[in-house]
Amino acid sequence: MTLRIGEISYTNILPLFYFVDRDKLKEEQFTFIPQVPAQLNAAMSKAEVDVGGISSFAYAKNQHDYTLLPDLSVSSYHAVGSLFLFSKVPIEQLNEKRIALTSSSATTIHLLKVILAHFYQFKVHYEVEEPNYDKMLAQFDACLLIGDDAIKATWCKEPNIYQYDLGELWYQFTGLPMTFAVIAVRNEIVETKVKELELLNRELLFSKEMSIQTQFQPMIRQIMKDHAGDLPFWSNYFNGLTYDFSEAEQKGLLSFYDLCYQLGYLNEPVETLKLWQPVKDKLTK
Ligand SMILES: C=C(O[C@@H]1C=C(C(=O)O)C=C[C@H]1O)C(=O)O
Repeated sequence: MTLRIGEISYTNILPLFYFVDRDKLKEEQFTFIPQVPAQLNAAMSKAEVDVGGISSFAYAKNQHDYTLLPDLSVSSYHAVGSLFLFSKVPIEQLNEKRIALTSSSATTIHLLKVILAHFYQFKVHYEVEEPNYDKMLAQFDACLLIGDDAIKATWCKEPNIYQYDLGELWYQFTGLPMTFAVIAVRNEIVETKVKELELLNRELLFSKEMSIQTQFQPMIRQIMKDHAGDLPFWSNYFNGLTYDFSEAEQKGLLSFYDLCYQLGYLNEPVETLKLWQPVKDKLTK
């Protein structure tokens, strides 16, 4: 058995991977490929990765080639805490301004474009840049960062910089949750690696359940060794995210896709989400 698994190298997705039995999966010749979302999106489309966390926007662009694991995502119903627009002026004054977008994102950069074009009716000049808060703000009016880059930037917060959480903005305008990452599988893998996929799906679901059951505590203790931030900060962060992909999250995501299509960010509409159907009787760990 072999399977190449893309693992987003940000803290936000850790609950889906922390309790995975890596030794068992490595014995089965499964490999883990840790990269930022934009790199994983590209690796997946080049068939260098079989299955893994990718930007939800990347699924829309490859909807005919990918299938989604049905109960897993990185979503939020309000503020996320790791997706921020940092701006020198209030958001209401960003019309015709210049914004730097992090090169590691696909979903959130389009979410910002949707919010500013559709809800504010602004025309903005965007450029994609390496995620570097100081460099970006030295050259642009505002910058968008995601993941651990965004978290770190909030820790060195400057008083004169306005800060907007993209999850919160989306919720304010739509009343819907937003899904940032999905777990996608290349369609040929669905056909050819049934057992491998079932094993991985079980492990990811197990990790999600254990993370929730333990209230993220063992995982947070580990994170605190590698990053700054205290227990209340990380508890609040993980409790603000949801790892399900139920009807509500799917509805939010389809609305986002619809706006992306209307605004020309997607060439084709996404009418339905193609969800993988595991073999039910094998779903016990
Ligand atoms: C919640 C987050 O979602 C991430 C945002 C992504 C994107 O913008 O493309 C992709 C994967 C997610 O891990 C985050 O980075 O903070």
